[in-house]
Amino acid sequence: RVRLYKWEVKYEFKSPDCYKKLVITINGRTPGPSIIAQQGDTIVVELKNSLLTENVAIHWHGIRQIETPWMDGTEGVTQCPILPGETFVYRFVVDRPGTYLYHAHYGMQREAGLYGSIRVGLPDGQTEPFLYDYDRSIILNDWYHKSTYEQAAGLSSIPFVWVDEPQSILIQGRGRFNCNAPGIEAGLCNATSPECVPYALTVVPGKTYRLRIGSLTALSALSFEIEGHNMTVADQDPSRNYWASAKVVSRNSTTPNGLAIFNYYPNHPRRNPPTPPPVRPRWDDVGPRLSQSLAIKAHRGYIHPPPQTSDRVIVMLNTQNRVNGHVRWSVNNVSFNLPHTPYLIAYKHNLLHAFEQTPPPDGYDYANYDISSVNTKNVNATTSNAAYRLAFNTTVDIILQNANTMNPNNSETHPWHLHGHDFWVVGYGTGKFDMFNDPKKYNLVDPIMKNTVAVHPYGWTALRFRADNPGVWAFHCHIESHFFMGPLGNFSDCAFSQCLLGVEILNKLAINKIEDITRCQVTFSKRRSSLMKKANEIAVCCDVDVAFVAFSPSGRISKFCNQKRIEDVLHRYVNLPVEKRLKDYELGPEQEPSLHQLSWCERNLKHSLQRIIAKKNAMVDNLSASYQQQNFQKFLVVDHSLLNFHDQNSGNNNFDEVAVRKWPNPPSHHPHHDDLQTASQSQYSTNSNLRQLSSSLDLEAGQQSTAHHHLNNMDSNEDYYNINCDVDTHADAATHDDQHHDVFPHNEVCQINTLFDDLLPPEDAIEDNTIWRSKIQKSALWNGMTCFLMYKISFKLQ
Ligand SMILES: O=C1O[C@H]([C@@H](O)CO)C(O)=C1O
Repeated sequence: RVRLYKWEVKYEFKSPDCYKKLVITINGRTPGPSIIAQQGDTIVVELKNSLLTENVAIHWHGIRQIETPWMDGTEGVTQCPILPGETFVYRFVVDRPGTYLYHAHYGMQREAGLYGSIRVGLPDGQTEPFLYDYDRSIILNDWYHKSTYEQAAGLSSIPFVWVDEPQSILIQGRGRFNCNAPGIEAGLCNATSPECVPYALTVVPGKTYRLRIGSLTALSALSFEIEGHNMTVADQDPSRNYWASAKVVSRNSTTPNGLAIFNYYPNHPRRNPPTPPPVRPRWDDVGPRLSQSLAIKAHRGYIHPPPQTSDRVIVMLNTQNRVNGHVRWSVNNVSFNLPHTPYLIAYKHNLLHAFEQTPPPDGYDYANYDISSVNTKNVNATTSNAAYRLAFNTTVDIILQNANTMNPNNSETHPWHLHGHDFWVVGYGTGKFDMFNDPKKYNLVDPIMKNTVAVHPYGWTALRFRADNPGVWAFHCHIESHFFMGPLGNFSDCAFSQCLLGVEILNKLAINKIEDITRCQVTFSKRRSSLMKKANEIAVCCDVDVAFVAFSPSGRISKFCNQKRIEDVLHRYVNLPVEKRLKDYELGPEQEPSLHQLSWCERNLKHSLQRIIAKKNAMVDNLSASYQQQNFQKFLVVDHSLLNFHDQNSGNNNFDEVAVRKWPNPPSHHPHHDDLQTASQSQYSTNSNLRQLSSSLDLEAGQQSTAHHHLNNMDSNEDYYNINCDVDTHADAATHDDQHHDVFPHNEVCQINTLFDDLLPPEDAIEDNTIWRSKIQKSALWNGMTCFLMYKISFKLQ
């Protein structure tokens, strides 16, 4: 099923926390419309950028984009930005049920309000591992009053201006800023605006709700609670409302808690709960958060254990550094810059100069780096736009190592997000990761799979994933200002970038059976539609009859036919003689000819050669008839080794003698090259068939082949006359369905005939006692789908 969304992205004034500012909306809303789909659906989003002066790109956070890396929406990595006024169509399959998010992935636009949620349900007839009556999505966010431009300018300045703590926390796009706070410009803040009425989550007593809670904060790590409720069992007094509250942890933040109303029907959704909002946990109490991280395991019955070993381990030390006086974040002392050409485009077009080719380091100076102090050694970092290159289908471990920032006694939580993959979170720990002992404590039995994970202050997090999704994928800290980089304005070299790095998997999809059923289904449905599209194109453009039939593993048929009845085309096939039916599609050459193609080429050369020899013999017979039999000593040696001709690719020395004809009387003079040409032309003039052939050859030469055909005197000492002829042949499967013409289409036959006529010695030479020696050099050269077949036929008159 295809789910089509038409979105227009533009700036509008909104007051989500009562304070009016310009925000980015989708169809007038922030958060934008929710995408609600079922597993296997194709989502099509036609996105019109009406921002007037800003580019845009949207990332579908958590959707792996199997076989659609172009649709990941990461500007600079997988796509060029969508320019103002442009419409871009995102098209991808949601391959697994779950709760996902979408958000801008260009500059810092996410925190200007460009985000929303994606809910993917199970296919009809399948049930969840837990029961519930209703399903609700809530997005949490933090909210700044400054524009993203002002923030970006500060981050890129010397001296550095930090974005500071957000002004509000939004729950489902709504928060409350204190409009009485000092310094608020008159008219900007309106505490009675209906836009900032707290969000009310209305529930019916006694029912079970599934809450899908997503956080898209720009900076803050949040703790979310519903006052008085245990999140798995609902057993509360439904005569009152309760507070739902979100609060900042992990930073000593001044941001007030975000509040929403948990409203029991039929209470009024705006009735404040009778109790004061719950107090936040201590911001620096890392212990419970680490224990919670450690306690979360895969759901019993839905465990996909990770591979037990890995092929590569990359340790990534996260540090805050300086680069040319700018404050930046880096990984292993290298701070990441986005190149001007998106990686995926650079790879597709082989523009390898578009970014640095030396990959970033797989580790850091483990022995000497003190993660708990402001390390003077590593204060200055270098920059690079190189990507890590992961071999296809390998298992990779990444250890994220946290450290002190440039402020004493300060380390911050970083949420790391990997695009295009899920990973198993195999371990968390405090302090410095111990390469020898910590891996022994990994949970390789029932770890949870995620795409975003926290690395706690002064701690480490270990994740494992299969590099099985070819593409170039960002792996980065999800804090907007840490991620921020060049493309906004002119900040190209002074970006404040943390931890963005490309994870790039170059190899193509291996031609192996796909074991993962969902993946197999996605691959099948995508490839099937592109096959049908191609079949339709070839049928229309080339006026050929095409029938395509496939049976899925479950026996469902997919078919395509350009005729009304597929039976008619199949009938044609069934009625073919068996030997014709046996001819199968041959895979075309890629860069280099395969052994199969070479022997194919060789076989065809042999056929051509046989035809030349046969024709030559016939003509010699004809000619001999007009001479005195007793004086005429004819011998035609067919060198059969030629039929085992192997092109050694050695150029001129690869001549083989084909035939030697001895004429009774010595020639009166050696024919000159010009004579020869005139003679062969006169030959054509007496033979209308050949003239026709020759002109059709010229036509072909001009129109579709680079066939050229000339006489030249290669070696005047030897008096060998050479005729070179190149035929380029499109080795298309469609051209070799006739056994006689083999792989090469008819123009090759014309060439051979014409060549042979050129070989005829001039009239006066024939009168003489002449030995005519002829040598043929043949070679074939593959260039992509084209085979250049080259004949060099030389002869010598004595
Ligand atoms: O990148 C950051 O900069 C500030 C602070 O370190 C600057 O003094 C902060 O809290 C960050 O996360």
